Order: sequence, then C-alpha cells, then structure tokens
Amino acid sequence: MDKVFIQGLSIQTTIGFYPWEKEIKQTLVIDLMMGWNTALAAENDELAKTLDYAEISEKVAEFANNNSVDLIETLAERLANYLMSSYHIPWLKLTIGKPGAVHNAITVGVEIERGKQ
Ligand SMILES: Nc1nc2c(c(=O)[nH]1)N=C([C@H](O)[C@@H](O)CO)CN2
Repeated sequence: MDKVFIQGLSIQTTIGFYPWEKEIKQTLVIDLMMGWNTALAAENDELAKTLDYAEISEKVAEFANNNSVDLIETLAERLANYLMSSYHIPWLKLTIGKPGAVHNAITVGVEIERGKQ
C-alpha cells in the first residue's frame, strides 16, 4: 500500500500524569504513516484525492490541544481513531515521542499501528 507521511511534527500541549504537568505545556514529537492509494491523486494531479499532509498536521496539533490527557497512550489511541474516521484512512502507524520526559534519554514514547494494510 502507498503511504502519505508526516515526520517529526513538533507540537506544544498539556499532557502528563502528574499534577505539575497539568499546569504547563510540553513538547510532543509526532510521526504519522498513513496508508493511501496515491495513484488516485496522481491520475489528474488533484490534492482533493489524497491525504493533505498540511491539513492533517494542523488537525493533529488542534486535536492534542483540545484533548488533554494523562498518558501518551491515550492520546495516541484517540488521535488514531479520530484521523481514521475523519479521513477514511484504512491503516496508520502513529508514534508519539515526549522528548523532555526523561532527562537522560533522547526521547521516550509509544508507537501504535491500527487498521489493515
Ligand atoms: N508509558 C508511559 N509512561 C509514562 C507516561 C506515559 O504517558 N506513558 N507518562 C509519565 C509522566 O507523565 C511523565 O512524562 C512525567 O515525567 C510517566 N510515564
């Protein structure tokens, strides 16, 4: 299956289990790989027939800002459901990194894969 992807999308949002984390914004870095038949758009050079990575990048940031949760697992699950149902995406792989969470690690995070290729 063809893919449309977004790599290293950095967003600032409120997320975390501890009370102090509810008072601040932290950086999340998102990688998104989405299954799509890109030949549909290529046939007549039409943006409307593909997944617009610019639009989806904005929606991801908006969704994270409107859904403050404790765990990045919860954000990943809810974001995957939202994107798959809004854009009729048959399969996706979503990685959410929280680079500031563990001071002696480059980053930490989760990766989920949903749907069928
Ligand atoms: N698997 C996870 N572990 C932890 C998470 C998380 O979202 N998933 N979150 C935290 C805290 O919010 C942490 O980021 C604060 O340092 C701890 N572990």
